[in-house]
Amino acid sequence: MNALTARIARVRIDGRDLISDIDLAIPECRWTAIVGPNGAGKSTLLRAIAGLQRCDGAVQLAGRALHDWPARERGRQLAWMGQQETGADDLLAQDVVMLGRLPHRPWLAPPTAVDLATVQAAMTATQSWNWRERRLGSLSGGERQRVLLARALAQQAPLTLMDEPLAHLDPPHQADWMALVRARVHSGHTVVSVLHELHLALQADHLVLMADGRIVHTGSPADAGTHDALKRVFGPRLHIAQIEGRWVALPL
Ligand SMILES: Nc1ncnc2c1ncn2[C@@H]1O[C@H](COP(=O)(O)OP(=O)(O)OP(=O)(O)O)[C@@H](O)[C@H]1O
Repeated sequence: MNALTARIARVRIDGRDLISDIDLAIPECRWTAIVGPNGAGKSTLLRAIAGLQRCDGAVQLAGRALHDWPARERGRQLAWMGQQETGADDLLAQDVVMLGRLPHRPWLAPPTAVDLATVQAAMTATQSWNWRERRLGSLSGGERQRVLLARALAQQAPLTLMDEPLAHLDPPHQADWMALVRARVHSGHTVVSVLHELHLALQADHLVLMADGRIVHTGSPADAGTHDALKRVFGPRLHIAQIEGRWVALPL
């Protein structure tokens, strides 16, 4: 079963195709990593499948056309963590995470005990509870990422899309992020992340490789065919090897 499928002929802006000929299937209850060089179209693709970017094509979320989902229902189905989000800098971190509960709350209703407990659990999981009363704009890059990750967790959607969630995170918090993703997948959620950290992307269940606005390979991170495709796209200086049973990619 697929959590999401997309057939996108193109996303065209200012007369230029940013992505084209996309045929994508996101397997359910798996972690999919989307990788590729700068400008390959990864963020454009993620925004298109989240419904945040107009595209010439069709996206199906849980078997139903994305645009047929009423907004609140779609918010309960799909959580989004974007890159360099602005607009919430004046809000307290806890209020930012509470935004993740909006699809679950009646219009203008105050947060319930369940909403408050969910927010606390999400902020505890990303170790951001301690700065719940600080404004988002006052946090460091990594602290901010962990608050935005908590917001996505608090949304409790079966599918979460994340654009460069590891940006600004130090290695221990990157490992924490992977553990969180693994736990979510284990409990039946689907995660899609755009990643630059190839060594972590190689730990995913499913890899989507993009170059020049197209998907050039999909497959298991453990497959020799995937490694060959990565070397073709990133060049022969990318060394892929196994360390303690895990695949890693190192620029040489
Ligand atoms: N709003 C826009 N208007 C015009 N061009 C855009 C716009 N957004 C993105 N692009 C261009 O589309 C291409 C793909 O951008 P995108 O951000 O999707 O790439 P990416 O693979 O996520 O890159 P990176 O790894 O650098 O974040 C790039 O050449 C970018 O300059």
